[in-house]
Amino acid sequence: MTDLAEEISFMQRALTLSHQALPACRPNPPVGCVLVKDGVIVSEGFTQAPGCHHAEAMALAHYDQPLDDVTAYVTLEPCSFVGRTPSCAHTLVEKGIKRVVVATLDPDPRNSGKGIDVLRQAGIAVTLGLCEAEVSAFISPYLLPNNK
Ligand SMILES: Nc1c(N[C@@H]2O[C@H](COP(=O)(O)O)[C@@H](O)[C@H]2O)[nH]c(=O)[nH]c1=O
Repeated sequence: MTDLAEEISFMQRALTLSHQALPACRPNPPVGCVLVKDGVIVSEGFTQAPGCHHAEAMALAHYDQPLDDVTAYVTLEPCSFVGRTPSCAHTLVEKGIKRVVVATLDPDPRNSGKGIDVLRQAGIAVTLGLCEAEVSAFISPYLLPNNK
């Protein structure tokens, strides 16, 4: 079992990665993601330019092993909808991720809790709110309705 200090360090790495998304990701919010297996980060991603990989998709693209023992730490709720890119929540389900840890919800009305629902309804363990204050302080200006 991963202890809390380790979990926080993984989310903080995802937050650090999310800084690299700017400015190319705009107007999308800057998101970071790490994949962890057996207590070790095995892949990383951050939001690319609009129409290109979201953070989760980038991390998944760089890891071609089974995901049944992998936890994803992602700074923003995975998207439940198909926009300019496929749905990250559905992709995580299809690829068989074991667990997803999310820092903060996505207020985009197309998402707004639906990404969490997609994961939970598929039987995936979801932890919501890890490092929420720290992540929100960075990402909030880029989320709807603050995102101009
Ligand atoms: N950047 C980002 C997300 N951003 C969400 O996706 C929306 C844009 O979707 P799209 O048009 O497909 O690029 C954006 O308004 C926000 O709700 N979601 C994620 O799972 N991961 C990411 O890295």
